[in-house]
Amino acid sequence: MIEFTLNDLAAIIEARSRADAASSYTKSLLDGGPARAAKKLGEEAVELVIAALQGDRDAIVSESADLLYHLLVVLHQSGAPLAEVLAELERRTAQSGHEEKAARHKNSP
Ligand SMILES: N=c1c2ncn([C@@H]3O[C@H](COP(=O)(O)OP(=O)(O)OP(=O)(O)O)[C@@H](O)[C@H]3O)c2ncn1[C@@H]1O[C@H](COP(=O)(O)O)[C@@H](O)[C@H]1O
Repeated sequence: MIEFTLNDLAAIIEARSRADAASSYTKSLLDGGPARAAKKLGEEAVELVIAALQGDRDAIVSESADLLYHLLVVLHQSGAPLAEVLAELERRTAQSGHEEKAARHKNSP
């Protein structure tokens, strides 16, 4: 079985950033500038929230895919590679979310 990962999708987005906007949704989104891509990301997030509130499992899967795709477009556009996000997530595995939050509150004035 071929395992498809977010790294594969990020590589597709990178390749499509050099495509013709007429043939590539990714390129047309990137050409729209950071505000358009960020707005689409926000829209997809809201659509996922609605699906989650409705408990619509199929919509949750579909909207999650839309959200992840648009997140990767925004990361590409921002010059913030997926590898850095994954490294940050990996760093966080060293402690629980409760511990991280407690440490943040202890250090804040
Ligand atoms: N995974 C995706 C993907 N997920 C969602 N979308 C697009 O994201 C858009 C979602 O926007 P909406 O649901 O709001 O629909 P819409 O009203 O048509 O969107 P807008 O006109 O408002 O932008 C749709 O046009 C979807 O086709 C995606 N477009 C591309 N990909 C991947 O990117 C690859 C390259 O695509 P192109 O750049 O188009 O060649 C594809 O082969 C896929 O692997």
